[in-house]
Amino acid sequence: MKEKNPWHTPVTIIITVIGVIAIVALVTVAVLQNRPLTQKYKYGIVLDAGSSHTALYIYQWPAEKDNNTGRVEQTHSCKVKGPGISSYASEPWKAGESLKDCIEDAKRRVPEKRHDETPLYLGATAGMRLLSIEDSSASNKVFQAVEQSLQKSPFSFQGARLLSGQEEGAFGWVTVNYLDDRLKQGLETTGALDLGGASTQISFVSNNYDGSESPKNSVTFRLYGNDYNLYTNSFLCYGKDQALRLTLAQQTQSGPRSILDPCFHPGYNETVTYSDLYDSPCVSDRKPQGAPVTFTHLGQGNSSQCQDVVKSIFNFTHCRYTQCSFNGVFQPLLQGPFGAFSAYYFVMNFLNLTDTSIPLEVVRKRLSIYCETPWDQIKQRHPDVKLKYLAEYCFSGTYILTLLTKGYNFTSESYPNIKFIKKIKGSDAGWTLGYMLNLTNMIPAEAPDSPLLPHSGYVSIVTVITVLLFVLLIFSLRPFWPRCSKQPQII
Ligand SMILES: Nc1ccn([C@@H]2O[C@H](COP(=O)(O)OP(=O)(O)OP(=O)(O)O)[C@@H](O)[C@H]2O)c(=O)n1
Ligand SMILES: [Ca+2]
Repeated sequence: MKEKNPWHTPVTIIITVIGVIAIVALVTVAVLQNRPLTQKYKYGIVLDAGSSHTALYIYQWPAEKDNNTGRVEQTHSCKVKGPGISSYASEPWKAGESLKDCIEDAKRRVPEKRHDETPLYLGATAGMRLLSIEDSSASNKVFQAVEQSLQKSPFSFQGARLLSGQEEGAFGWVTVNYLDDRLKQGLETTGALDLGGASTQISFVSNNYDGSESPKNSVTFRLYGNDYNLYTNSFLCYGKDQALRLTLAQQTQSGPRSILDPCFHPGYNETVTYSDLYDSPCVSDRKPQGAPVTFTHLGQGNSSQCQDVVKSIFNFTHCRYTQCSFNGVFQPLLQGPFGAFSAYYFVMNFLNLTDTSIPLEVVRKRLSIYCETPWDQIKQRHPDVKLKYLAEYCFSGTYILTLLTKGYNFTSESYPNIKFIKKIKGSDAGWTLGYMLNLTNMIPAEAPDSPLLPHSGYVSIVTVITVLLFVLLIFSLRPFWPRCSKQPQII
């Protein structure tokens, strides 16, 4: 009798067909779900018009993911040549001109077919705040000039405006916590310390603070389903360039022909014009009467005297709240970790002092050794650093430590909670990203629906099912397994 072909067993055929279909389906789904990133991106551009300079940032995020879980990241930055836009008060058109190179750069960086749908924002901070106090018509003209220039770009220009100090502080905090993934997960947040040229911001969440004691320092957010009550304050004139003016004003009140400045290196010698020094609303009302045209700014390099002069620009005499930082400004108890960026980072990085596990006392000691180093030696050691920056690092380091400890009340114990940072996951720390996320509604108030399974869960389940099906298939082919048992021998 002809033996039946085991391949033709109906059960085997059905199982094999189902098995093959299932595997093909699974592979298709897996391939589709994990298809390579040929996805489209959207872009956003923010110009940070700071007091000392303007910078352009390009952000990008996956096109189908905006408005919820999409990761926005900085892909490029461009530093505008020349000073901040507020320096063009007497020739506003130059402020508009100055932005052109970075806009050209952005045109090359953002794919052409996305240009007209890419929002472009300009936010101005403390330099323009000071100019608007000093001469509001000049500040309007500067804004008009930059608007005219940006309207000519192919991007979707959304306007140029002055940020309030609260916005600047709050958006810096949003940036840091967004990039650290702290908002989506409802984790303890990181405070933000921003030191600019003309103003400085401190923003953090403090549990014992409900916002009622000083409403002007309170910003509330609902982000990804969590409520935040943020404390924030911006100190105009306490950015490091204006703080330097404050200390120089302090030392030139009697209109001297020369000063021996403890915050500058021994041997430093520069001529300063009184009218330049006092040309800022931060000090203009204190210009000494009958002073000569110039004074000689001599360095002395005396750290403890430098600390005293710097301390003298802070006012600790009055506080009508339960507690204050300085100048009568309310501040709740410091809480949690802090990220300190912009000039905090530039200065501490130059001084090799970004490591906050170095005890504060040791940091002070190293800074005083640096300050006491003669100017000639400093110049020799750093031939490629801009002289203006180089001359000021002793003052700036002393100012930063004084602001943090005397101003904000960080102690030897809480100092290690500060991290001096420039970038987080490739994006610069600063207010620009938070500003754009807010204006594009990219952080939802409520937590977005999460996928049924996390990616790892999905991959595990697909793998387990595939293995099971494979085993099933092998067993269904059992009739074809080679028989290993010995055939009974017929003698
Ligand atoms: N490598 C660098 C770059 C900048 N700076 C100094 O850092 C300060 C401020 O930098 P920044 O954060 O860019 O300030 P702005 O945004 O321009 O000012 P503001 O935020 O007050 O408007 C300036 O004194 C600038 O001279 C520095 O010391 N070293
Ligand atoms: Ca700034």
